[in-house]
Amino acid sequence: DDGQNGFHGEERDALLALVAGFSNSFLHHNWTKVMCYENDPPYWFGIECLNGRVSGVRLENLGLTGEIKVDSLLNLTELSILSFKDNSISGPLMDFSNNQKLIYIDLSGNRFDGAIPLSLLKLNSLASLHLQANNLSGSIPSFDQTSLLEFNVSYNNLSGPIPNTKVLQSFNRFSYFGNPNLCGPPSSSDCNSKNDTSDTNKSKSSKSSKLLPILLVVNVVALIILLFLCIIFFKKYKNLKKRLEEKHILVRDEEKDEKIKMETGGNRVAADEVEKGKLVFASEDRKFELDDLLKASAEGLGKGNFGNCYKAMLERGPIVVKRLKDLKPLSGEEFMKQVRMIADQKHPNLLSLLAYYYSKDEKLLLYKFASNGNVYNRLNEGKGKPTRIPFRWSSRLSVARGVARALEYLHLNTKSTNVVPHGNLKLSNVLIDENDGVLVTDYGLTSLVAAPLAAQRMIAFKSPEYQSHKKVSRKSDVWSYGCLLLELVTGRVSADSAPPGTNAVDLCSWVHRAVREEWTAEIFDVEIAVQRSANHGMLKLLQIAMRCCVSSPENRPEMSEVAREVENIVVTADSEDEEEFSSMDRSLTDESMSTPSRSTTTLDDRR
Ligand SMILES: Nc1ncnc2c1ncn2[C@@H]1O[C@H](COP(=O)(O)OP(=O)(O)OP(=O)(O)O)[C@@H](O)[C@H]1O
Repeated sequence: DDGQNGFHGEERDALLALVAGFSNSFLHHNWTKVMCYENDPPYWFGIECLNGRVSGVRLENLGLTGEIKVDSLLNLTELSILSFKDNSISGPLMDFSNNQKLIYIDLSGNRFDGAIPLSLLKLNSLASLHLQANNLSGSIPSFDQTSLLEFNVSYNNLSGPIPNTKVLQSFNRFSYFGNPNLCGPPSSSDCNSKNDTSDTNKSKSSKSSKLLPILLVVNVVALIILLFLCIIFFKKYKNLKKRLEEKHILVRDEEKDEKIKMETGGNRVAADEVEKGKLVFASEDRKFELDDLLKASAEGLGKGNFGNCYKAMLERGPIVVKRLKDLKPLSGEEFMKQVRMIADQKHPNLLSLLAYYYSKDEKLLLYKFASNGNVYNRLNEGKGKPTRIPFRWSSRLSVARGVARALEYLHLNTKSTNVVPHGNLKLSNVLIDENDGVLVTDYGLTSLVAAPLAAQRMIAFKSPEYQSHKKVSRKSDVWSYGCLLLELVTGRVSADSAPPGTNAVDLCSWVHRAVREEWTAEIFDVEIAVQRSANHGMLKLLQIAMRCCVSSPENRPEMSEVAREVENIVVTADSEDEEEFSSMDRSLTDESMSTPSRSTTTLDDRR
């Protein structure tokens, strides 16, 4: 142990031996010098550190091939996180007997074979074990650690009965699925059935052949009685309706609709008002009237997927009007309810809805005008021109943080509803206000748009499950967030979100390839790559982005985990960088772009 040097030599040797087994030139070049030094951020890609010790190894989706020696983890005694998920690593699993602090293990999506090692049974802090989608064989050892909360061995070649321990029985059959020779509860296959299925089938079929004629007669009689009852009921109903209509007691459906009063978050709106149109303010504070809006001069901001956006010049200052199109056929009441849900989302990094308007022919959403434009333009406009003001690392990190906080909030806040939290995250939907605050907009609109149109147009960054099933969810938001981060760190435009005529790439595949094939120098946008002191942070953000962009949704992290990790990236500045800062960029520092009132928001109170 050479801990007095600020790092642990045996751990370093163990990691170098581990990486020697993989033919990955990116890691070979990146894993040089020291991996963890005291409490500095980790120097190596995929490594997490605590007090100069290695606490995590996360090498996911890097196309790693080769074997890992069984004894390779023995010296990593402080390891709490281990993930090699979604590579092509083969050979037996490792010996975990010295890794008593392991909490999280994910080796899924590889080609590991052989038995599940018994050393895993001794890990008393283990909370999560993912071994699915490998070639593991033999029986499942009797895991009985009460710490174990997640367990998945599906899609292997495991066999025999699932041990009857409290812990293993507490997981559902999906944890065991895809192992044809595994049997007993919670799997759906019965351990005895294989031997005597033919006998039972025989006796079953002879019994059922006797019962069949009786059942048939009972069914026919029941059907005749039901038919008879229907005819009587229909005749009586017709008579009753006739008599009520004569007395004008029954109101026609259309008339009934008009009489409905709409309840919208405490605002009662009469249907005739809907007919005329009604401006409803999201907060008590009524700032202008419909007439002011109609009189105001307006300038087009752009055509979006939900309709056109205008900047309307009111006396009190500009506001943005979004004219919604291609909506679902919602009644006034339903529209108000859905929009109310959007208006109720309040977070310092969300552009809040000022007001909304509904009439038969016109549906509008009104927002505050963000005077510093959107982040897509900030990142891409004027590139290579002398007038370009560099978009520095600290500003990009602030955008990453602001968006992560907003998404985390939306995900927590919509957990109990069917509302898709965002559904259309992209850099042009991230705005910068006059105080350089980062504001996410266009959230929650999936609930208003006609489903086929939403499916065709909405999603900016198309996740694999969206492409195959047109399904948006929290996990597709995480994917979109990953793509957004990749655009921020690479300065490249993703093909999914690129306006026509832009030079775009399939960014997720490009970055994975770049990491695999060692064009590291090319990954980061030159504008930030020159900020040497920030390179660790950039690497960290790249790594987070790549975890968000893994193809299977269940393997993507939750937004709260992502937000915490982005939050933990330290902003560093050396004097050289400082000299390069332009005055405008100085104003886009972390403090100003994130949430000035963090401590007052409910989200941050929870932290
Ligand atoms: N509140 C706002 N303040 C300033 N600019 C805005 C505001 N809302 C939208 N914009 C800008 O107006 C333009 C059009 O926005 P809109 O939301 O209609 O389309 P989009 O973001 O390109 O696409 P989508 O409909 O998929 O979100 C964009 O450049 C957007 O950044």
